Amino acid sequence: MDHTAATHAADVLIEALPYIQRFTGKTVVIKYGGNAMIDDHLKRSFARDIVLMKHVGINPVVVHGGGPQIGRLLERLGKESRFIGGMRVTDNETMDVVEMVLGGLVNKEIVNLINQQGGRAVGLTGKDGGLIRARKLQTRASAGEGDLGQVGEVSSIDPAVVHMLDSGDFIPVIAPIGVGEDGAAYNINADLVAGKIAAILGADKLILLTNTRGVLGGQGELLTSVSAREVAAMVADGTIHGGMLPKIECALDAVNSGVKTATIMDGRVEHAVLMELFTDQGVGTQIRG
Ligand SMILES: Nc1ncnc2c1ncn2[C@@H]1O[C@H](COP(=O)(O)OP(=O)(O)O)[C@@H](O)[C@H]1O
Ligand SMILES: CC(=O)N[C@@H](CCC(=O)OP(=O)(O)O)C(=O)O
Repeated sequence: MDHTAATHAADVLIEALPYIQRFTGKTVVIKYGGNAMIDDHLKRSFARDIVLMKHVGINPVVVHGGGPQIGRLLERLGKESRFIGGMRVTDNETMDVVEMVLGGLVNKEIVNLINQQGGRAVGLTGKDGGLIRARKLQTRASAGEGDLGQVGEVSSIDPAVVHMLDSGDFIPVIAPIGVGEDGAAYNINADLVAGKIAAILGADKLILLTNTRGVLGGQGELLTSVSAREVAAMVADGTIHGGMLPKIECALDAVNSGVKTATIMDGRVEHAVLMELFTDQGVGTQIRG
């Protein structure tokens, strides 16, 4: 490194100092969307960012999705994916695939990536330690919505296992599978799980990584900040639709439940999480309650 580059590196570290001081000891929940898991380079870089956070004293908790990965396996098995309001219609056979892909492939890939970068990650589904209790998500038949099958919503979270991992300096990596009273598995949208986990942990930040720059307005422009009222209008006129619906709903829920900030941002950009945490440049869309 020449002298100028070294000075620049030092400046970057100094710029990060107040942020590191602010976030040390705090919990940050990062939702890692399936659409942000694009290539090996980006995945490794995400894992490194998580390890760095842990090393500067933040407690990162990763909640991941894997919608596209589920879709690809279903396609290979000759099953079509169908969504209602951003939720996958989940029959029993689909539920098995969801559990295999999320709890198996995707969860262990992220755990492994973090561990390869020097972190100590432990993978969980909502079944482990009774972490996520779920009940069937009811659709609105009156609005012409069909039955979603084994899709669940969170009925309660028992964070004991997450606290135990944090206290041992492990990084929890959570797949959004819930368990019903009868022991049945439920497929829960990962955004909703991330929001509830952030709320119960009293997280400082909820970061939702996806495949858009943030929430886009009617002209395709990036909105740097949106309020609950603006969101309601954009949902009503269709500007916010599909997969953005559960995302924005969970972000609003989280800030209304005491999470200080919720940000929807582009996980396809390298080091998006670090830029959000440690620099003066805000990225993505901040959700205000
Ligand atoms: N107003 C909006 N701004 C940005 N994205 C939107 C908006 N409305 C709908 N979307 C859609 O939401 C998608 C993100 O949700 P989703 O596909 O479920 O991502 P993830 O897998 O990261 O959870 C975007 O790719 C986009 O197609
Ligand atoms: C009910 C429901 O839709 N569950 C999602 C769970 C995975 C997920 O949320 O993945 P992303 O975050 O990558 O979209 C699904 O089956 O696709």
